Amino acid sequence: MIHLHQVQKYYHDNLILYIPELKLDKGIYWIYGLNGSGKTTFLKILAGMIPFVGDAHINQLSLKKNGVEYRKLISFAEAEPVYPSYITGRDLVLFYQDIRKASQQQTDRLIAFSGLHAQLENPIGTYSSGMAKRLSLLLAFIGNPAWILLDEPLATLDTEAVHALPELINEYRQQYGTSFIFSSHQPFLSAALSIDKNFTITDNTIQPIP
Ligand SMILES: Nc1ncnc2c1ncn2[C@@H]1O[C@H](COP(=O)(O)OP(=O)(O)OP(=O)(O)O)[C@@H](O)[C@H]1O
Repeated sequence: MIHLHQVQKYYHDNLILYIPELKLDKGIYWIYGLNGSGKTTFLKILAGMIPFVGDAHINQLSLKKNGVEYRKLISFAEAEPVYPSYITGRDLVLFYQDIRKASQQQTDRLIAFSGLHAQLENPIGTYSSGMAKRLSLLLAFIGNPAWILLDEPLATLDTEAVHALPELINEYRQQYGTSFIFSSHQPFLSAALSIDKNFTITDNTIQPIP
C-alpha cells in the first residue's frame, strides 16, 4: 500500500499540491488533469525525486526515514526522458539489470518490448524521442518494483508500442503483482486496462473520480 500523509509541495511561494491523506492499495490507477495541474509533481513526490513537506510510505516504509529501501520498491518513467548523450542504451540496461538484480530472461523480454535491439549499442544522443521513450519504459520495468509510475507513457510512442504497453502492464500485474499509477491525456491506455480507480488533480489536490 502507498500512503501519503500531510503532503505539501510548494514551488517558490506557490502551493502546487496539498494532500492531507491518500491511501492506495495494490492496483492500477489512472490520474488525469489539465496541463499544469500537478500530475508530474505528484508522481515525482511518490518516486522520491523532489523535496516536499509531509511523508510517503510504501508498505510501512517511510520515504523520509528509509529512503533507500523505499526507492527499491518504486520505479518511475519520466514523461520526457533525458539521458547523457554519450552513453549507450546497453550501458543503461546493464546498469539497471545489475542494481535491480534482474534476470536475463526478464531483460530480454523488455528489450523485445522496446524493439531497440538494433540500436542498443548506439549512444543515446543518436536516439529519436520515441526511441528514448521506449528505453525509459524498458528501464522502469527492470527488476521487481512493487509500484511502477508512468508519466505520459504513450507520448511520442508509435502505434505498435502503444499497443504493446498495456500487454506488458497486464503481464506484470499477473506475473509479479506489480501496481501502476500512470498519468495520461489519452484515454487509450485506461480503456485497454482494468483500472481500479481514476483520480484527477484540481484545486491543488488529488481527488478520486467516482
Ligand atoms: N521546477 C519547477 N519550478 C517551478 N514551478 C514548477 C516546476 N515544476 C513544475 N512547476 C509548476 O508546478 C505546476 C504543476 O506542474 P506539473 O508539471 O506537475 O503539471 P502536470 O499536471 O504534469 O502538467 P502537464 O499535463 O502539462 O504535463 C505548474 O504550475 C508548473 O508550472
